[in-house]
Amino acid sequence: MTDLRQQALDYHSSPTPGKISVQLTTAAETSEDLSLAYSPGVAEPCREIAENPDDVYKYTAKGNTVAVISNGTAVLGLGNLGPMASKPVMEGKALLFKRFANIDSFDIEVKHKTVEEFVNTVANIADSFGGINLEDIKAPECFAIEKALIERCRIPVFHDDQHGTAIVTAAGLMNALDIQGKDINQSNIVCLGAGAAAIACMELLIKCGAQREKIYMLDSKGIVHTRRDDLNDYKKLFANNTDKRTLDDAIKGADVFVGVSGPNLLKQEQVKLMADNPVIFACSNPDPEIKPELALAARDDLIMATGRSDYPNQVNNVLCFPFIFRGALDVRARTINDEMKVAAVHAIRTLAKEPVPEEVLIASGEKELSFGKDYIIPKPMDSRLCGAVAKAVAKAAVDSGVAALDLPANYME
Ligand SMILES: NC(=O)C1=CN([C@@H]2O[C@H](COP(=O)(O)OP(=O)(O)OC[C@H]3O[C@@H](n4cnc5c(N)ncnc54)[C@H](OP(=O)(O)O)[C@@H]3O)[C@@H](O)[C@H]2O)C=CC1
Ligand SMILES: CC(=O)C(=O)O
Ligand SMILES: [Mg+2]
Repeated sequence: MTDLRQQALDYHSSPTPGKISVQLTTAAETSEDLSLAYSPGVAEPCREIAENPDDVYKYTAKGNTVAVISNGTAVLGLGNLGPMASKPVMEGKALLFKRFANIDSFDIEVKHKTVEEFVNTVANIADSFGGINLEDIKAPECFAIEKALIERCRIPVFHDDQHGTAIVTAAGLMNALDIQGKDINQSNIVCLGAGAAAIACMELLIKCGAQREKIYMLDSKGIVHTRRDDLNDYKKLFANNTDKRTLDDAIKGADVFVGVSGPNLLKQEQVKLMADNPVIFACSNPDPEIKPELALAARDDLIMATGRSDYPNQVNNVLCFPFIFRGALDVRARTINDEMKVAAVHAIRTLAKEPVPEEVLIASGEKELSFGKDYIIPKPMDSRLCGAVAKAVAKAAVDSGVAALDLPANYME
């Protein structure tokens, strides 16, 4: 553990502080270059864009740039660490955008007092970018923030912790339930956490066939039920008319546990109470709701996933956000709608059933990977993800009428 801590600190501090930098895409060596890049030449694209605003996509980097924006109120599962302490995560998201989908990003950490102040700050700079990826903003403010920004911005605004997480969770869970021989619409689902990720995950699972009344959601005070008078409007949608009050009550006979709450909250004794052949997604980062070695020691008929890269079955929004934005940017979608999200779910889950290329085995340090209990979802390093997910998303955007451009030729094959 100490080793990982020091390695991680060294990784972030050298060879230069941080994980990203800006690179030039054009020549800037000679006076002639500078007279094109800057004064006087730069005036020409300025005039064109003033005349025809859409030309900003032709003459600037806007169309391939996403802003990763946070206020640091729910940094992974570490809590409200504030904007500056969220910066390594936001630079990390920028790294992932570039590495996996060749999208340039700027991370922006916003200090604010009110939701309105945050929304105004982001809305006022939004036109500089092709899309906005909101990150690590706690519930319930995240819901109002995303809604207001979607209304005010002409580019896709996507709260990754809600929808990226939900898409990957749905893809992984449907595959896991298939392997366990269970049907999502008959499954009893326990969701530990009732925040950004939890609400969005459960809403998308319902769109994929789960039954709302078979979902038991818990927050820090226990089961979300109809007799509580402290629920916000988002939790109320999951309030069960039940006498169950605790995780112990809910977990008995459950087919699925989805943890999007905090570290070490699920005990081995509780794992033992689940139905035969259960599925546990302990997605809290960096420390899951239960360590895989503890859950698997409690019983051997389960499928286990975490949000981490160092265990099998990484259920993490990295499998979604680079690719959903790739698809959205490539057809200049004005929003990311449900059709695009569902298309991403199916593209991700389908890829897990394909043979795994050698390069992915090498990058994962595995000898063999094939669809099954320890491989329910593709690895982030699988370069086929970009093509498969972005294409499905772009096609869904075009088909659902939110794209300004036709499907690019390379998506037609
Ligand atoms: N693997 C992945 O891809 C992702 C994982 N996550 C993880 O999900 C977690 C939540 O993130 P997010 O939804 O953005 O954060 P939010 O702050 O929006 O939500 C946190 C939720 O966890 C609940 N919670 C906290 N402590 C407990 C507890 N002891 N028992 C039950 N519930 C508890 C809170 O309850 P209350 O409402 O009462 O405050 C709240 O509902 C984090 O650990 C994060 O790392 C998030 C996104 C992606
Ligand atoms: C993965 C991620 O976005 C989170 O844990 O917040
Ligand atoms: Mg996050």
